[in-house]
Amino acid sequence: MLIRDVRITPVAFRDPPLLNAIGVHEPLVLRCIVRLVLDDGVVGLGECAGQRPQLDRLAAVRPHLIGMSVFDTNGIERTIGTVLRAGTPPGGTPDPMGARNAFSVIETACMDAQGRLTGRSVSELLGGAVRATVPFSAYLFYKWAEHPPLDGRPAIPDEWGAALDPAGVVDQAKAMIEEYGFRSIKLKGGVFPPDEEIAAVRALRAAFPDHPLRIDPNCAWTVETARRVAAELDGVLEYLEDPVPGIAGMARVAATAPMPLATNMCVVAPEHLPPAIAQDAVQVLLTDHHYWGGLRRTGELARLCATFGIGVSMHSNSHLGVSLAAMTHVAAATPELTYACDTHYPWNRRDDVVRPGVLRFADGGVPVPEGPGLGVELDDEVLDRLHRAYLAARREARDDTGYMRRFDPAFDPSPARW
Ligand SMILES: O=C([O-])C(=O)C[C@H](O)[C@@H](O)C(=O)[O-]
Ligand SMILES: [Mg+2]
Repeated sequence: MLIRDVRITPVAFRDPPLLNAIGVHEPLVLRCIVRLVLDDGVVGLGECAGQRPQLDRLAAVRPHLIGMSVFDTNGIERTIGTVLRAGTPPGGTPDPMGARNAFSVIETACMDAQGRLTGRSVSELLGGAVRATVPFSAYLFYKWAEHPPLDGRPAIPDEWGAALDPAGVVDQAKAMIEEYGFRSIKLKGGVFPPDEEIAAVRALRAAFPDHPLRIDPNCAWTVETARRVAAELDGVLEYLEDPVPGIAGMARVAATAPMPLATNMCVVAPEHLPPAIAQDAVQVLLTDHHYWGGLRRTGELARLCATFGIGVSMHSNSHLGVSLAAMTHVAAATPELTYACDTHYPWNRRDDVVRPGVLRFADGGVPVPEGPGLGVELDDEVLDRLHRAYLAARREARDDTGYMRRFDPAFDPSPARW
């Protein structure tokens, strides 16, 4: 049960040109696969963002984890906190969120290893699954038909086609729902003027009368606009996600909005909870084990939310199957998580590092893998291919705005711009 090696493998995989409030997705997503190799040969898996700061944090903590027990996650959390605090440059501020990000992927890999050692699934280790299948939502994006030609590179088409108006959004929803069976729908907004996005939501409502709907403009609206959109979509939206920046702004919108407000932007750390609760700024919190400090902390967060009458949903970023498995286990073991979770998986499924067969969608949900551990195995050839793609890409960070400005130099990503 002792950690003999920590293998940190950054990867890059294909992504369509998905539009959002800050720009457009680049052709490759950066992620990182972590393998904890134990002294008896068992390997525990984790997945996290692949940006340079996270890779540096993992490289810094790596030697300190060797020899620790995968059952000592409290000790591992403390060690990671101490190492990263000690590495703060003179005059710099410690970064507790960075420490939570680093611990999260290591904790996931520890729990995968614990499960493999004990013959138990991760959801069992988290207290037991309260649902056999975890519902996910169709996560729709406005998108271009292809990545345009750039710097001598030809255009990069994808299977989904363009979605730039209400009809395109509805077609995308139909295709995704036909394939995956999703029973609720989220539209990534903040791309076009709000009235166009209201029209898209109304078109979705007409095409899918029974699917709960959400829109998430990632803070692109002013308080006045958000109040107007909320009033216009009364009775149409299940929740309205991050219409405006900041806890105080969200509280002003919540005061008049007829539907719950949700966030994965203004409450992303424990210290944001007291002011958000005091101001009744959010009624639904999107958890994310990748930055809330792991799987167990996500369960604790959900319980805390329930104490204050806050609903619980789940956020996602572009990801592969190791993260999908972890998201499914933690959602299955969190009774308070009653909304369909977000997932980007349909956009990135072609490059999964996980061997096919275990993770599958049925009626919009993912049946909880039986384990042991996360229940998924890596495809070493795909991992190697995606690692080589990472090395060839020579990129260190996600830059939706910079990429958009290659095509539209005047692009404005300012929050509250509508
Ligand atoms: O709910 C959200 O805010 C997200 O899913 C954040 C992501 O970065 C999303 O905006 C994206 O993939 O463009
Ligand atoms: Mg969001």
